[in-house]
Amino acid sequence: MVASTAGEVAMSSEEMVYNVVLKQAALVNKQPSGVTRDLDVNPDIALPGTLSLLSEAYDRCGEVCAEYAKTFYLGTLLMTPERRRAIWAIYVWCRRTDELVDGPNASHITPTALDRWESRLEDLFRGRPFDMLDAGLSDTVTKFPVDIQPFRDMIEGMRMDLRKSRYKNFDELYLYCYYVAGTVGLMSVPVMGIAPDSQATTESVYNAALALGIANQLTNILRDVGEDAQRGRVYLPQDELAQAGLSDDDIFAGEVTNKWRNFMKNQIKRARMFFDMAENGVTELSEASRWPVWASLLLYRQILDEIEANDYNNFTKRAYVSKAKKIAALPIAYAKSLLRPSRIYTSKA
Ligand SMILES: CC(C)=CCC/C(C)=C/CC/C(C)=C/CC/C(C)=C/[C@@H]1[C@@H](COP(=O)(O)OP(=O)(O)O)[C@]1(C)CC/C=C(\C)CC/C=C(\C)CCC=C(C)C
Ligand SMILES: Nc1ncnc2c1ncn2[C@@H]1O[C@H](COP(=O)(O)OP(=O)(O)OP(=O)(O)O)[C@@H](O)[C@H]1O
Ligand SMILES: [Mn+2]
Repeated sequence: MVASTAGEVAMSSEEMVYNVVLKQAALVNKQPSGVTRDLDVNPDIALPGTLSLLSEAYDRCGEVCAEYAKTFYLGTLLMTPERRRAIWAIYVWCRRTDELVDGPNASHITPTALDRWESRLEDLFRGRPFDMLDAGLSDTVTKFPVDIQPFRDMIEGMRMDLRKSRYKNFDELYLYCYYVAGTVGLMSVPVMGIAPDSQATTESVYNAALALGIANQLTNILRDVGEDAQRGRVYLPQDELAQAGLSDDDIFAGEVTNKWRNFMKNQIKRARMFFDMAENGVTELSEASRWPVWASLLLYRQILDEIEANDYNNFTKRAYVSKAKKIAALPIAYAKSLLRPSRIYTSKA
């Protein structure tokens, strides 16, 4: 809790987001079939003609996913067919949401357009999808205990991107990272499922999923400092920049100084802490979901190593994980995915 100048006690972003995590975990725990401990997928309702349309919708989601993120697409191929296509549908919705503010038409996007996107979201959750790609997600949310809240929150993140280009402190940045990336973790867990033999609490798994989203987004921000500055955006916490003796002008100048290197070292350290927090949760996921998530974690975390290898020049050099390194990470991810969920051992006195 943070006491404001007016005397009232305000909640920190971390506390606010934790409340969302608790709510999401409780909603999933309430499911009658105990779905998080391995999923019973609701069967398709067999209406002639509908099934082939639906599988076409999912195929389209798979194609979009393969086009935008090849390695990730490969990872999903290891999941069960129902989970794989559900993750594709979620991916496509997230990608389309991000494209609204980041894509080629971004300069025409208004808060009203985001409101319309949100009503489309409400409609697809009510079983009235607007187009084929929405139809995939509309089906997914009837089969898995996916809640609308993280989707709404991602749109809120896009609204934030429209109205804000500076972040006063890490608390503000944390909230942004939750909206645009932590939400992805909360959307994905109900599909990926928690291993039936996991003894972890549902909220601890959701917390780890949230941490992976935050870690990915912090890494994305550190990788794209130069690119974002060209669009007039600085996602780095202003108070931490000032403490390091830096300002926006240093970022626009783009010179790698010792002050910048030291600042970056601390930012990288924090992103790694979030990856560490996520690690314990991956082991608790259902078996076939662990490999793609480990792959994603190891690959994205390596971007931080590449920033270091570039001597912290994230102004003009894009940190990039080579194909060879990506391929090398996959068997490591596989080996890690063989680790079984944690057991609670009772020690004998
Ligand atoms: C298996 C797996 C990784 C599943 C998640 C798949 C999924 C639904 C991804 C959606 C990603 C997306 C398009 C989000 C929109 C907002 C956005 C662009 C966020 C940034 C992603 C990076 O994308 P990219 O490198 O292409 O960035 P550019 O647009 O090019 O700048 C983010 C950095 C965030 C992505 C966040 C995740 C993938 C969350 C991962 C967490 C989980 C899957 C939970 C795992 C569970 C446990 C228990 C650890
Ligand atoms: N193996 C993977 N499993 C799960 N997620 C992944 C995997 N690889 C990448 N991702 C995720 O997919 C998104 C896109 O990744 P990235 O930008 O590296 O493109 P890519 O398509 O994987 O690369 P390439 O096209 O060179 O194979 C990121 O959000 C990243 O976290
Ligand atoms: Mn983006």
